[in-house]
Amino acid sequence: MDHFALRGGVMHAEDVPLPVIAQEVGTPVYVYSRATLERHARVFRDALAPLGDVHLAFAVKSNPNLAVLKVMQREGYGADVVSGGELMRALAAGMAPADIVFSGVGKTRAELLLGLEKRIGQFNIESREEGRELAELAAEMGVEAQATLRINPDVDAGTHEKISTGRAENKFGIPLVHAREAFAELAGLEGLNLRGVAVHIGSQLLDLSPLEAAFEKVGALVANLREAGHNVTHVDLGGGLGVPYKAGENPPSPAEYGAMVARVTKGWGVHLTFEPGRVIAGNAGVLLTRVVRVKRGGNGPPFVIVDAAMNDLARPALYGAWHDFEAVEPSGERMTANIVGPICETGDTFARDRECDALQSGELAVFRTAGAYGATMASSYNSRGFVAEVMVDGSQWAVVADRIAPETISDAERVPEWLE
Ligand SMILES: Cc1ncc(COP(=O)(O)O)c(C=O)c1O
Ligand SMILES: N[C@@H](CCCC[NH3+])C(=O)O
Repeated sequence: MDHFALRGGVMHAEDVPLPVIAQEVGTPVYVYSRATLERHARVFRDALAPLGDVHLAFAVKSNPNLAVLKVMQREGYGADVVSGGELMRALAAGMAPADIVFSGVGKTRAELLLGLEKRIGQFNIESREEGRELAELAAEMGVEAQATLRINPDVDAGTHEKISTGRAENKFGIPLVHAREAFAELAGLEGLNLRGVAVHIGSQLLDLSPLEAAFEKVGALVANLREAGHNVTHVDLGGGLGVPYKAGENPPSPAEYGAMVARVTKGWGVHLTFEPGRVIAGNAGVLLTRVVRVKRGGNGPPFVIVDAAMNDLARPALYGAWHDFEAVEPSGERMTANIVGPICETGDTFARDRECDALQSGELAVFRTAGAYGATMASSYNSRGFVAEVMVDGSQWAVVADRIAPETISDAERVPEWLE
């Protein structure tokens, strides 16, 4: 069921007509559906039910809004965080420290300390150097850090190269060939309880086979480590499951993913963690925007210039990503257009030669599948500020992030006296 659908010719988010939100909050604005988030959280959990008791850690980077995190917390999810900022957000949303996993290749000393002070449940260590530093800090504090070693399985995830993380040349994890040696060293350090292995090969995967290949390598490593006398009790299988951005894209369902994981991990005898992000949040949000004007007379199709831009939704500019673009009150007529934002960069193009609903100046439209890696990747480029975020729940809705005006950002800047 789509919680962003036409009713009486007007697109709604659940029971709320989008023009009402545009009228009261202005545009551009991200709109999230609580019901969609909850449904995805449950579908993913149910898909893994055959695996027994697993730990679900929502990838905060995909959508760190506090209201979104609260929904996930109420659904029994913990958090996968990659910075001190995300860690504090997870705690602010009421997630238990024990349910927080700290990933990331460049955790600073201060971030490691923060994780230790908060007694988070798991550090996913990405290098020997990081492991040594964490062990030293923990030993100084007289505590023991719970940790896994993130390995790099050298598997091509078959996704966009900028979001692929499991090939040998990527910066993430410890190469599989060095994993045994690294594990042996770190497992012997005071301050560290190295209890398992983690893997994450990339995002927006549309095929299960690279995941399966990576998990099989993890399984072999677990067996190896046990043969070498290590006690391996935890494995973190990361996130990465793709979502459909356009018609005809058919990512594996959570159920297919769950069945594959159950098959591959059979007999491992470990506690499993998962770090889903996009599959939960992606289709739970749209970016609502208004057409500034339609510019005609060039060589190609008209430019539909919307008030959202690459600073608000970076994915098309960064990865050439596709987001469906639909009128909020479609007339039934269609057009072919270049859909662009107002930023002074040709890269500020959401779609070229796109067949879409016919739109005119002042009309509303949405970019779909903007709930993950949308608002969170915004910048204030061209001094455009940050857009607001709204969450809808049935017929009620609330602003869950205020619009940040350009003036608020420049308030944090100053001209030094010697320049006055
Ligand atoms: C370590 C880690 N875990 C989880 C995720 C979440 O991935 P996704 O949003 O593709 O599920 C990412 C991002 O790719 C990640 O880097
Ligand atoms: N930002 C990326 C996903 C990155 C995943 C990071 N682990 C995207 O929008 O697709």
